[in-house]
Amino acid sequence: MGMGSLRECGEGCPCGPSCGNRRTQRGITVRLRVMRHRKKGWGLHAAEVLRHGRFVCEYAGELLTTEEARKRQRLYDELASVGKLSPALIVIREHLPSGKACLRVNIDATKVGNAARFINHSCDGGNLHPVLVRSSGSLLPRLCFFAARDINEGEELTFSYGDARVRPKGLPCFCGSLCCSGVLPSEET
Ligand SMILES: C[S@@+](CC[C@H](N)C(=O)[O-])C[C@H]1O[C@@H](n2cnc3c(N)ncnc32)[C@H](O)[C@@H]1O
Repeated sequence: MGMGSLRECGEGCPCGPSCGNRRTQRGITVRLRVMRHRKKGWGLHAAEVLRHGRFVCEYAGELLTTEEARKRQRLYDELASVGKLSPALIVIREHLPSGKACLRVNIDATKVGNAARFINHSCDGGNLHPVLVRSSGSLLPRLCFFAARDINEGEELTFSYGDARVRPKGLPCFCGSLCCSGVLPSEET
């Protein structure tokens, strides 16, 4: 499944915080649990049933310039290749309607972030739908996750890093899905 997009009300609107079109602006309101996996490190799980379409969480982190993102990626690649770090730098590319330009957003949750930084990759697309949310009056979109189907209590939450690429390159994938490609998605930046 590809990346979705959504428009919400925001600072540029006359409505207030209780407006119904600000679903992703109230923080995490679902129960989540972080659990240790043998091969994937930490993972995020639902601690209650999550109905299809429910807002789960935003991917919070430091917003980086592309230059800084490249610099950090090089460092993270080195540390990850010797098992010293589990990087959580996400690069989102959005092709603009003209087809000629592309907006790139770099979010690094390696040091600063929220529970979303524990979401692991699944080659089958996982059970979360990544959506770029724009709120009126703010320049940059935010990456938010919604339940892509009904999710049971205890299930691990995953999405495909192929839609929002997470480094580093060539790390083995242990998602366990039938269509697993064997390697985590990565890209040259
Ligand atoms: C956004 S973090 C997810 C949380 C991470 N497991 C941790 O312990 O901090 C991304 C990192 O998790 C690991 N990871 C995510 N999905 C994986 C998978 N399917 N198989 C193996 N490792 C995975 C990789 O080290 C990747 O760089």
